[in-house]
Amino acid sequence: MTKPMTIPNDADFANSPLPFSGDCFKGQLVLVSGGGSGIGKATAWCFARLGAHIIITGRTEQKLIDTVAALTSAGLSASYKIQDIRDYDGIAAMYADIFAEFGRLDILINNAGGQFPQSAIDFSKNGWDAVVSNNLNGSWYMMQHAARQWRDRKQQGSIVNIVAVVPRGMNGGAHTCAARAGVIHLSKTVAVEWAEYNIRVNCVAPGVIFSEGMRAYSPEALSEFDKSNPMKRFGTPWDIAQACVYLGGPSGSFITGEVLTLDGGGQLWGDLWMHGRPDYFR
Ligand SMILES: CCC/C=C/C(=O)SCCNC(=O)CCNC(=O)[C@H](O)C(C)(C)COP(=O)([O-])OP(=O)([O-])OC[C@H]1O[C@@H](n2cnc3c(N)ncnc32)[C@H](O)[C@@H]1OP(=O)([O-])[O-]
Ligand SMILES: NC(=O)C1=CN([C@@H]2O[C@H](COP(=O)(O)OP(=O)(O)OC[C@H]3O[C@@H](n4cnc5c(N)ncnc54)[C@H](OP(=O)(O)O)[C@@H]3O)[C@@H](O)[C@H]2O)C=CC1
Repeated sequence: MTKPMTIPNDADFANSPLPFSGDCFKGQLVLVSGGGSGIGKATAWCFARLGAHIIITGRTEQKLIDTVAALTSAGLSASYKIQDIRDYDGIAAMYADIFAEFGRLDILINNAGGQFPQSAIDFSKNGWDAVVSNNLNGSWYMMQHAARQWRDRKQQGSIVNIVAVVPRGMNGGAHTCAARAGVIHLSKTVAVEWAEYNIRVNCVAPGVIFSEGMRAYSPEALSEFDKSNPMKRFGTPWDIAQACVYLGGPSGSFITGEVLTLDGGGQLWGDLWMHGRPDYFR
């Protein structure tokens, strides 16, 4: 029998192999939105273990407190801010506070987001608006306010937007597909517009990653997720964290406007139904 998947925790991220060695991000400040769980938490651990100070953000304070406590007990440097990515003015104030306190921000990992699985024909207006607002508007507010700080201070910056694998659509996730496709093309556009400010903008597109986020899916849908790519398995939050470090940091210094897909080949073979496979497609 196959071993059931478990959601990795702080202890796992404290011990996962690092993509680089030493304190290569020492003195740098990295903001990870949605850093209190899943991919964001793994990314915070990865950058922190490489020497960066991490600021994690999200809406639920307890998750942020627990993650910061785990990081600092491991001797790493981290703090948090409660921030909803849909709050345009709140985000501007958050960046003003960060620059007042630290005088810099080196990398933004724009990871917060999410959706609910549903057949598109049944979306309510509010449901559509909530998902588009969270993933497209929220990502944009976080990007634009960071970029304004960098431009005004003549500091370089790097943004990694966590999106999704959208080239063949996302069955049961048309709202998030539309929003993520928007973020990808927004990123390609500002990668050019913001090159003159030394701001790089890239995207990481995760396939099925076994994280706390999987709790949003039904057992029927989940039972097929690990068969939706030719590797026939889930990826891990750590896979995505390492990609964020590679693209966001100096190793990605000549990369901008790119989308790095980590999906076990799922964009080439297999299909994913976020709300469960309809009988028609069996
Ligand atoms: C599979 C691999 C690919 C991707 C994986 C991942 O991303 S893993 C990561 C996964 N992690 C996450 O996704 C975590 C983050 N996700 C979230 O925070 C939420 O999913 C959210 C952003 C949509 C809710 O935003 P919010 O606080 O603004 O929500 P709200 O409560 O105010 O409702 C607004 C409207 O939405 C409607 N509605 C809501 N749920 C459902 C539902 N299940 N069904 C139907 N509709 C639903 C609700 O009824 C209302 O419309 P109404 O009734 O007034 O017409
Ligand atoms: N796991 C997967 O297979 C895939 C994930 N993704 C995307 O990767 C990102 C991370 O997902 P994952 O770690 O798996 O799942 P999680 O649900 O664990 O992570 C989402 C995080 O975003 C935060 N968040 C959500 N909405 C907001 C908001 N409006 N303002 C501030 N914070 C918010 C949540 O914290 P809180 O609720 O406390 O605010 C949470 O910590 C998400 O954008 C997700 O959609 C994309 C493709 C596949």
